[in-house]
Amino acid sequence: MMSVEEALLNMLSNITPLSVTHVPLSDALGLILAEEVIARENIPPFANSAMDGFALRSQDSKPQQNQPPHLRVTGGVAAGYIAHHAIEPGTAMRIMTGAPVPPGADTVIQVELTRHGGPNGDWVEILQEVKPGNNIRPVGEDMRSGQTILTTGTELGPWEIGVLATLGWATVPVVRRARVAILGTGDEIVDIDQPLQPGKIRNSNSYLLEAAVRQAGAEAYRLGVARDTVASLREKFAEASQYDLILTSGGVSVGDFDLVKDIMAEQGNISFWRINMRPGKPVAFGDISETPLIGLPGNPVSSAVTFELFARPVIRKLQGQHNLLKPQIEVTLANDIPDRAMRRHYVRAAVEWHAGHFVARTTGNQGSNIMTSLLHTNAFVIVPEGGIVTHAGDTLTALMLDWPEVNSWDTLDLQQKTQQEE
Ligand SMILES: Nc1nc2c(c(=O)[nH]1)N[C@H]1C(S)=C(S)[C@@H](COP(=O)(O)OP(=O)(O)OC[C@H]3O[C@@H](n4cnc5c(N)ncnc54)[C@H](O)[C@@H]3O)O[C@H]1N2
Ligand code: MOO
Repeated sequence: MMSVEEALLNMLSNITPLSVTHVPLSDALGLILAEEVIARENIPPFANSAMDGFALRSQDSKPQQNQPPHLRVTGGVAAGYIAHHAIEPGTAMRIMTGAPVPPGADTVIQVELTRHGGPNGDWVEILQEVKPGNNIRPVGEDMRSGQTILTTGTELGPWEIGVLATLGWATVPVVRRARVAILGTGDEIVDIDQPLQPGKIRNSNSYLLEAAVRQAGAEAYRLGVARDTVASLREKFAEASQYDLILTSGGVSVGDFDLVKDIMAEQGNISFWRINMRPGKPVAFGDISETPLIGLPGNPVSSAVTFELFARPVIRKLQGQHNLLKPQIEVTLANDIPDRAMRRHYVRAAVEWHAGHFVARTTGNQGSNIMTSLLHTNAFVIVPEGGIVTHAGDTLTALMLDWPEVNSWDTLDLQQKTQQEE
């Protein structure tokens, strides 16, 4: 059976990023920039005031015979407007934060450092000498025309989107969002708003996977449930092959009605089947008419866990991401893990920082049908292969599900090298 790393490497090496498209800036969150962003103008485009105060000539702020200079105020300039006239010697203008500095002025003094008055606010006393450039944000201080601001491959988060908006990029070139088909399988599955007849269960997997796909930044399409017949699976698979990725759940084990692999073999290819892990052993990977398909197991926890380990990085690679894998950290176990697994065990746990350590408390019964073992989970504690029993106080590795992905290809690359050398 394949190791988790071999399986991941096999999947990822079969995935190529999707095509480039232009999307409105407000739809670009989480996508990968497909071109360099070069500033086409200076930001700020004009010298402007950093404070509410008075614009003046710095030499007019020097005290005269120990008296604060008394200047005539010739008007005001608000943000969004430009001054009608220039600052002459011995004069000042009121200026608001963000307003363009009037010609002739080389400095701004904040209002708190002045005394001002007159029937129409027509005089100001400058209580502190100010240097040239004081409180002035020069042209191009932030970005200069021609400067490279964002490089190809950057993930667009709220801050990058803010920078692009500043530069007036109303649409952005990005690797397009993946369209992911989600297919349930099995005669026992009914939709969540249907009454439960004897022997039937609700289709929880499709809804869980839909949410997980969206959380991974892709578009999710639930295509319903294929019945346990070749005809039904053929029909659903043909529909699903129109998408960028197919996720099925169920029908990949060795039961009489586990037909997913048969249809994969008939309409495409099986790259591998079964991974040395628990939960989630029967994962199948391949393609249908060249659309990659990950056959997740039917057991709800198995499908949730294998989504995190395999489908999430695959979606990220499709969308041009470089950081594909969740970080792994050392944790101290808060409780024993009594069950002995020969396969590598991904144990659901809540990890918290406590008294200088990351402490992992597992979430109860770890059966692959126990949905509630997913609640409060923010990490998988990894119990290595070989039937190891672990105890409270032991140090183990945990995969942090609620931390951002990192570029942790190192271990996978090593595997690739050994495979090539063999
Ligand atoms: N003889 C063997 N039997 C099984 C083996 C094995 O190695 N030998 N492996 C077990 C393991 S491990 C797993 S995991 C499951 C996976 O089986 P399938 O992927 O074929 O899934 P199904 O048999 O279709 O269903 C399993 C289980 O999950 C429920 N299910 C299925 N779809 C949904 C859904 N959309 N929403 C909620 N629950 C779903 C289904 O009713 C079953 O209870 O096989 C073991 N068997
Ligand atoms: O691997 Mo199965 O996913 O143990 O239940």
